[in-house]
Amino acid sequence: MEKFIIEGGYPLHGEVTPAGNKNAALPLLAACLLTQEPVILHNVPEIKDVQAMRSLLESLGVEITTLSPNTWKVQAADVRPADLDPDICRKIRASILLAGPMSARSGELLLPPPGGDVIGRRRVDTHLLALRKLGADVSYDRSFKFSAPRGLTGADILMDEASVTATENAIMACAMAKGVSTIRNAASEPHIQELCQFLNVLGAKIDNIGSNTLCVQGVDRLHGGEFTIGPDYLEVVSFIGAAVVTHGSIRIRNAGRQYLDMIRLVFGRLGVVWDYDGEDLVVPEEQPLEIESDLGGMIPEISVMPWPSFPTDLMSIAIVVATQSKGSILFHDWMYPSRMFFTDKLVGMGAHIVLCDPHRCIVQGPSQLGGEKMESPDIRAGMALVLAALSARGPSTIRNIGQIDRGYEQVDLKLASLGAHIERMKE
Ligand SMILES: CC(=O)N[C@H]1[C@@H](OP(=O)(O)OP(=O)(O)OC[C@H]2O[C@@H](n3ccc(=O)[nH]c3=O)[C@H](O)[C@@H]2O)O[C@H](CO)[C@@H](O)[C@@H]1O
Ligand SMILES: C=C(OP(=O)(O)O)C(=O)O
Repeated sequence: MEKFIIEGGYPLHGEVTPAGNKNAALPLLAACLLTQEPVILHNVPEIKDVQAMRSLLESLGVEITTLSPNTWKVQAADVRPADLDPDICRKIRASILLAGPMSARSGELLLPPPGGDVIGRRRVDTHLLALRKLGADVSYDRSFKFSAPRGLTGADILMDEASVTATENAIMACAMAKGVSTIRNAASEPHIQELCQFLNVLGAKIDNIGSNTLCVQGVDRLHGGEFTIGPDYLEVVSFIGAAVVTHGSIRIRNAGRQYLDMIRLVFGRLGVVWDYDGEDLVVPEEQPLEIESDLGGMIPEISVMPWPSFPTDLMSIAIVVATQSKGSILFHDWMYPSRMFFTDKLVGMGAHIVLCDPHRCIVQGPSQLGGEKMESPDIRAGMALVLAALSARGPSTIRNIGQIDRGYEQVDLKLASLGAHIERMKE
């Protein structure tokens, strides 16, 4: 086990480059199961979740070679529906992403339950709905058994919720099902768009990318190809947050600005601004952070929604930024029942937050935070605590940082290169 020791109060300055999007890398790696030919992936983030996905793929017979840092060659020439390690499956939510491509490619898979962030119940029902609609048999007895010995047949799939990973599973399965499929009430997050673009590079026929109705013409086979994973917008916004709460100014190179419109609008409500310089994003220094009231001086609300609205994975970061903004604001995350419990740690640091119920909290800022001893409960709350510690007076300790390493590549080294006083230590 490792921990971060952070001495707060040092403004961040300098340049940083985000890693590839974790939530794109995971489905793209799973999608490599759909072709026997080699695939070259660039900008693969070297993070724990991606390593876990790599070992699951390797146990299915996929050959993966690191060609250079962040560039992998992946070849699924021979795939076998081997037993998967339940502990690794339990580590990541994305292990469920093996179901779609393995049902299409080998017609069978025994999959122990997936895991991932412990932020509330994680449904798999929509995944099962989609794969059953395409003709797969699915049963559950401590593991999921997917079976489609005669292959999958295209269908009209109406997802019962716009689930991100279920949409990804459906897309991968439809790409090689017989005939045409439509996926309605599809999610459309940047990683889903990238998965579609990637599959099309391999020869899939997916239309209406980015919409909530995807049309997929199944093909008999996919070929190899090369693809660069886009920048992780969650990391980009985490760095924006770190810069503003320390009153610093940073440049984020190749920040993926096409994905930031709604996030910019919502962070604007907290008084956060940034500029673009080509593909770079520039956070100006000493922002006068002030919460923008709704018309008539009403207390504003930030709530999460599926894309293109405000992503749930940025809620914790936004809450920490609000503790440094003047005014009051309500946060509402209806998606996950345990996302907001970390706010008690911020209260312990001196933040003025009322947790109204598991889904809502009111933040009144600004508050001078003080250093604390804390534990990272999940990946995004963990990063949010890092931000809080960077803005606090005095030293903080954050334990259980393996949670943060699940999704952020060398976050301590990147922050230290910007002037943060952060150290990784063994427990
Ligand atoms: C590996 C990966 O990509 N993980 C992401 C993925 O998880 P994941 O795909 O597991 O998340 P889902 O989109 O399935 O759902 C998230 C939560 O919202 C609920 N829900 C979702 C849509 C909807 O229309 N109605 C509804 O109630 C679900 O029941 C669930 O509780 O998407 C989540 C939502 O953006 C992100 O937090 C995760 O980081
Ligand atoms: C919730 C997250 O991850 P996962 O779905 O992989 O648990 C996340 O990336 O914030």
